[in-house]
Amino acid sequence: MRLHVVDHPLVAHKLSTLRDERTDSPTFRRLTDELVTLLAYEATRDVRTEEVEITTPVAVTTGTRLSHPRPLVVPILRAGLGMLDGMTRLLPTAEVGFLGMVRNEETLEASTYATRMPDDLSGRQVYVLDPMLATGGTLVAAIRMLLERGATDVTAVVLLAAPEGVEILEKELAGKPVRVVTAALDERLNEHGYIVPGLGDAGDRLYGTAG
Ligand SMILES: O=P(O)(O)OC[C@H]1O[C@H](OP(=O)(O)OP(=O)(O)O)[C@H](O)[C@@H]1O
Ligand SMILES: O=c1cc[nH]c(=O)[nH]1
Ligand SMILES: [Mg+2]
Repeated sequence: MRLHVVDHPLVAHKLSTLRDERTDSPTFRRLTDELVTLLAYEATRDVRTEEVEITTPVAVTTGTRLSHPRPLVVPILRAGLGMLDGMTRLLPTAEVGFLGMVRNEETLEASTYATRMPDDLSGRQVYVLDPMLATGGTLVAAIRMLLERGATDVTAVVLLAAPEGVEILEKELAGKPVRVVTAALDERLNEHGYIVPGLGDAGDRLYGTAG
């Protein structure tokens, strides 16, 4: 498992507004979308391509296009859905699958309530979207499922990661073709399993269900 923290002033600026408790849901959704587009640029650095011959108004030349099989983008419901449009804007030909997962807020264990994606992911590059990597339970389970279905490599795109979650991924997915791209690596988890300083509950803030 490899970790990549995207170090860019625009990412840091947008993330700071996202963290601010005064930021309302419509702004939170817009900033999430904008941040994902910036992270997607980095996350897709190794997306597979092939050469294609194209004709410009001046000459015939060799261009590049995304190769087959198409990449698969998998948002983890609910909060990951807020990242889908930003990702597919950069990868318009990608296929989209869905994983519904929820963390029990008492035990912090993740469970899966919906799965809608191809059974066979042999040879596929997969991009998993979830804004928060906290204890890591959700992402470990999601990525294991993708690898078991044959995915060749998996890139998780997250907004915030906690060191505890990164450590779990490194341990549980050691030697696997997995990369995490995040806008920031935060300090720690608190006693409720929330990322500190974090941004609170991403799903609640995206969909206005807080409080
Ligand atoms: O790393 P972990 O400790 O597993 O926690 C992270 C998970 O918790 C949040 O989802 P939540 O369970 O709140 O579901 P929601 O997206 O429906 O709000 C978040 O979006 C991640 O999926
Ligand atoms: O800080 C956290 C941890 C888990 N899920 C969230 O939405 N936020
Ligand atoms: Mg939530």
